[in-house]
Amino acid sequence: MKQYEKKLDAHGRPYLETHLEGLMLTRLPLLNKVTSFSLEERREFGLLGLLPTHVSTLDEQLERAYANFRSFRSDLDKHVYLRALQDRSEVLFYALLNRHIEEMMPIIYTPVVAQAVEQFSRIYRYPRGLVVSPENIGEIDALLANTPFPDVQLIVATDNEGILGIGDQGFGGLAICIGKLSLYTAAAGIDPAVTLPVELDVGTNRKELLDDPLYLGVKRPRMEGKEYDDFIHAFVTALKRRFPNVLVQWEDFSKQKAFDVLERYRDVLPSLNDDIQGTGAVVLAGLLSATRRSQTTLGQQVYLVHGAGAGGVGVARQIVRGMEREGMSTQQAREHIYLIDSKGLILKDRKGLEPYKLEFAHEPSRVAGWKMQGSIPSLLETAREAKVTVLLGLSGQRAAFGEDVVKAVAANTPYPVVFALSNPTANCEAVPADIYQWTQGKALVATGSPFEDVEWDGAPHPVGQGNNAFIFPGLGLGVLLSRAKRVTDGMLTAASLALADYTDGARLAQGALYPRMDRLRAASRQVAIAVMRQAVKEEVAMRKLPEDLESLLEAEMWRPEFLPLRRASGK
Ligand SMILES: NC(=O)c1ccc[n+]([C@@H]2O[C@H](COP(=O)([O-])OP(=O)(O)OC[C@H]3O[C@@H](n4cnc5c(N)ncnc54)[C@H](O)[C@@H]3O)[C@@H](O)[C@H]2O)c1
Ligand SMILES: O=C(O)C[C@H](O)C(=O)O
Ligand SMILES: [Mn+2]
Repeated sequence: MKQYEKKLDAHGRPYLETHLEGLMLTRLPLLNKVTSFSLEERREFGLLGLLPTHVSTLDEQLERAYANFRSFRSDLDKHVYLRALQDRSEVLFYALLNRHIEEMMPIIYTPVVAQAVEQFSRIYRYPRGLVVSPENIGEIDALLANTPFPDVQLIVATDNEGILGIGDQGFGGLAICIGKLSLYTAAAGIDPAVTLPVELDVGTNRKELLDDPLYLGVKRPRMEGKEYDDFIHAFVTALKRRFPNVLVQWEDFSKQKAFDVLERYRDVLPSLNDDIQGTGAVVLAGLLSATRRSQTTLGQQVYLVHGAGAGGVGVARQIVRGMEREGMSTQQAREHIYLIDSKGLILKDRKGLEPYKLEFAHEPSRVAGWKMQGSIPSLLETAREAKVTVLLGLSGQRAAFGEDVVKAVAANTPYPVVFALSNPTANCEAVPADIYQWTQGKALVATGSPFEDVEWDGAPHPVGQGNNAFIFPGLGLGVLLSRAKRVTDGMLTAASLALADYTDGARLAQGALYPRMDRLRAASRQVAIAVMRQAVKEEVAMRKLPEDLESLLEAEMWRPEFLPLRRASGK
């Protein structure tokens, strides 16, 4: 079911061919030009009389759309407006986003996307993506034959259990997949026609949702155990049959399942877990920038990771890779990292310790002699006794980093590093203004959600956004363009290094460890180039790449522009 095809004319200029006509042409977001169909197109495609008289330029449409956007008071209304625009005209949506990325990214992505997740069953409009559920998994091949476009290259899939820091959200998690894919296109120029959000609707344990008559997901408790594993397996196997080289981003799976699904299918399909690997890569980039600022090394730091789930363990693993690059052994590097979960510091003698936490569990003898109240060190006790210099928040626990903890870290080093990475904004471990106060402006700060500049010492200090959004779009672009058959750990490290390199010194001097969000597109290009080079080096690239990767990006990245329409030549 091909509704259109992108072709090149004799001069190499792109145009679209379609067999659709009349009103239908205004109903497909990838073809709809709204009021910009030319007079010739109106004649050729049966649109005469159906559109306003004036033929708008893209700029005029953007002006109208922006004024509309600004007329909404609430962030959720703005989100609904932008999503509706996306469903009406993808070109208009992405052109608007490009122009106002700093203002609009928080609306379509973190933090406002969290409200969209929670309200999903109330704000639902049009279908987007694929819904796989216990009711249709038996017909998975038929489902995959129904994708809106035949050439699916990139999927973001969620089972909705660990959405940001707001947990099990049932069907609403689909909003996250849509938001992530919007960034793939906005930041890395991936053609929206090759992307597909996937809702793995495996139930929810959230009672309010099960009791809500308007809830749109399957009304049953979450699948667990073998039933869950079989469901995911049926999905991946069918996917592999139909789209053998599709890149899959697993998003917001909870803890053990996140690790299991990633490991089980890493070698089956090119795939990544964004929360484990994307987060690891973005945090390592920020830490590299922090060490550049403090003129130290990664190996001179002591790390405390608060939260030992997908994000926390992913971050710890990637920091180890960073220290290995400095010449340390894996074991030496792990000695520098302390992981804390809801039960306190992770020690090897804990009963029922989850397998994915084991690699960072310390011997109990390590805390012998520590000053502490109970038998397991708390966050504050660990910060003090282990002489922590880098504090990383991935627990989803609002205000988990109090003044005492942050001051304890600042007592250990002239350059305390504090990353409050939990999303959305309300789940942040500590707000930047407080961290500046408590450390007298010494701290190097980053947050997962966007924050305003902090006024300190009479000057504004921008706060870098340590969000995996700086990694996954470029990583995905690099994987797709090199046709990599696997997403390797080396590619993630290459992505970290490229992002750190891209972070400019002037901004770093003001305290920001990540680029401004309006540089997201340029930063993603550098990440993509580094990933492609690494894919070649590790011999996982299935495509022979040219020397000049900049030109390759120039040629292959999708841009939001209205292309001329022509009638499909074949049937
Ligand atoms: N900035 C980013 O790019 C980014 C990326 C991934 C995750 N995150 C954030 O990290 C948070 C966790 O996400 P996740 O995917 O790792 O979730 P997860 O469910 O896999 O893990 C959460 C971890 O936090 C621990 N925890 C819960 N309560 C705690 C407490 N009181 N004290 C200490 N630890 C506690 C849990 O034991 C678990 O180990 C979320 O808020 C998410 O938004 C941010
Ligand atoms: O979605 C985000 O903003 C980042 C991350 O994937 C998260 O789960 O918090
Ligand atoms: Mn996530």
